[in-house]
Amino acid sequence: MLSSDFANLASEAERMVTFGADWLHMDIMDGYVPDFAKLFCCAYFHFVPNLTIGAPVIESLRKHTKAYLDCHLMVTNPLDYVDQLGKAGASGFTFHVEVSKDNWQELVKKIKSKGMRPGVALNPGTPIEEVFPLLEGENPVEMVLVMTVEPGFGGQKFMPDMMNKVRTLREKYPTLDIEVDGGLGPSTIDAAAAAGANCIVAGSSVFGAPEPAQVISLLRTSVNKAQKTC
Ligand SMILES: O=C(CO)[C@H](O)[C@H](O)COP(=O)(O)O
Ligand SMILES: [Fe+2]
Repeated sequence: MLSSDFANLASEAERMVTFGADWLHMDIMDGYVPDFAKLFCCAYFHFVPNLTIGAPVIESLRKHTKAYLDCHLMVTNPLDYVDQLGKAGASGFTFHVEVSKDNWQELVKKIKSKGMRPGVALNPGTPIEEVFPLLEGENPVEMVLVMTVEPGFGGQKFMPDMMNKVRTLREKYPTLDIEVDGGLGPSTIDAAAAAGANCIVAGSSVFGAPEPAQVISLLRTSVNKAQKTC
């Protein structure tokens, strides 16, 4: 939904569901503070250089749609957002591993206790091995989101090298939900589907298309075909 008209979010959401989207991907970002400020006070460290929406917008949107709201938290302190987003009606809560190494267990428990589905995301520069511990044990995450662009903005170019991470994950976890996020569209979907991704985030390629329904259908067909052949 990052590529939607935010002033008409409810009708944009309805349009996408009518066009065939299974989930609505909601990018929650916390704004950016320059490097020099981080040196002086780490409390001002934010995750991405962009500011989007938060729980109040999710709450408003929830009143207009029953769709699965797949929230991608690009924030420094995801734990601070669990209560608010649970109350707001979020369905999935995906936090970044880079900022959750010390408290992911507490985070996963809390996300589940608020009725949301926990997922973990990783940036292009983060090795895939860093999410393995979150997929083991009593309280594993239920989805891994592999960033295929640097987080922060829609409309960037897909990074094909990230498909190695998807392949590694798919081999190790055959039934895991693997989401790819960034630069997905008709020209990149086959690589992602062949690597084993089954949840596809597509912003600019769908919203920018003359026939969004055709793009959504093409993405789905590619994933279904790849799943049948593996
Ligand atoms: O998390 C994101 C950016 O940080 C977005 O979900 C992602 O970039 C989707 O947009 P597009 O399909 O236009 O690349
Ligand atoms: Fe995202």
